[in-house]
Amino acid sequence: MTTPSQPVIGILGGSGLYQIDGLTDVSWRKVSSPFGEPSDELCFGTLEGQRVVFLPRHGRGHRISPSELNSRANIDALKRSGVTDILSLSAVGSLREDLPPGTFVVVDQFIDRTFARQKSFFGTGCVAHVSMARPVCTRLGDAVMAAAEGTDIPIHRGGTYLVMEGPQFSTHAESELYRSWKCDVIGMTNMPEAKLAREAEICYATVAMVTDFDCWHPGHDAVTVEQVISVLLANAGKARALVKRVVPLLARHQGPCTHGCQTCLDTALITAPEARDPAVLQRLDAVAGRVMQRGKS
Ligand SMILES: CSC[C@H]1O[C@H](OP(=O)(O)O)[C@H](O)[C@@H]1O
Ligand SMILES: Nc1ncnc2[nH]cnc12
Repeated sequence: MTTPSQPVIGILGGSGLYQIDGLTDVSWRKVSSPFGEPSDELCFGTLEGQRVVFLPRHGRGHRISPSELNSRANIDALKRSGVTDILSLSAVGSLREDLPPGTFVVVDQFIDRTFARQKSFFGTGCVAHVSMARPVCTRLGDAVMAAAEGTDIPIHRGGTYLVMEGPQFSTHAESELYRSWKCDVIGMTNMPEAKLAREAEICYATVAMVTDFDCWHPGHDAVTVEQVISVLLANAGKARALVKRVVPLLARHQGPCTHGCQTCLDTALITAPEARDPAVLQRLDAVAGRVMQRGKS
């Protein structure tokens, strides 16, 4: 039985990952959010004896385009479901020769080039500024690396994920620009997702699974969905095996994350309590409930 001090693991499945193998006691349930509709019902289940909540990021059947993902609703719904740690699984293009298709990269930085998305739970009525200096949780990343040990998954720790708006793949000039910025992989989904997970005080880490060399590589000149999907199917099998191994490791974590992910709102709210808009506060009940309760008694 999971106690409140144990992690509850949320899995955001990306392209090709619309279900998780080996889940028992499965129930797909609609979780309502004041931020709108999550991508799909959430899948509650048990994996290796641990509570897990799975959400296919693009919805079952891959219905939702990256720019139209309601990441606020997705993260809020996971928070409402008790999730403390999110493992994001994502298909990416590689910007480096030594990260070929099939490689898994546990990224540690992002460059956010998206421009058509709602990026914060906060705003007028309750303003907050969280730190994104270290956007992923080291404790979660450590668990992923440990889980990959002894498997045949080629896994690389560290790397910068460039998040583009999409849905079109990049131009050759853009791809070269991102390479000149020393970015390692490219995708369309992990921002603002990582920012929102931080605001919701949920640990977040990404396993970025390389499907292609984007378009910079002299070996081929364009990325196609067909090409991405063929690699993605092989990657998805390995990702499922990795998830099965990582969940019991995460479950051993006791108490809140010591890297500060789960307490970041302690120092982030700037709007004076008396100036906060009650309607705005109401919809922050799950995301910021922990800090809103303070000073009330
Ligand atoms: C099908 S390739 C493009 C698509 O895949 C990635 O999504 P996800 O991170 O959910 O796996 C990429 O960002 C694009 O949305
Ligand atoms: N080359 C690429 N660019 C953006 N997103 C991707 N997802 C998978 N491959 C990608």
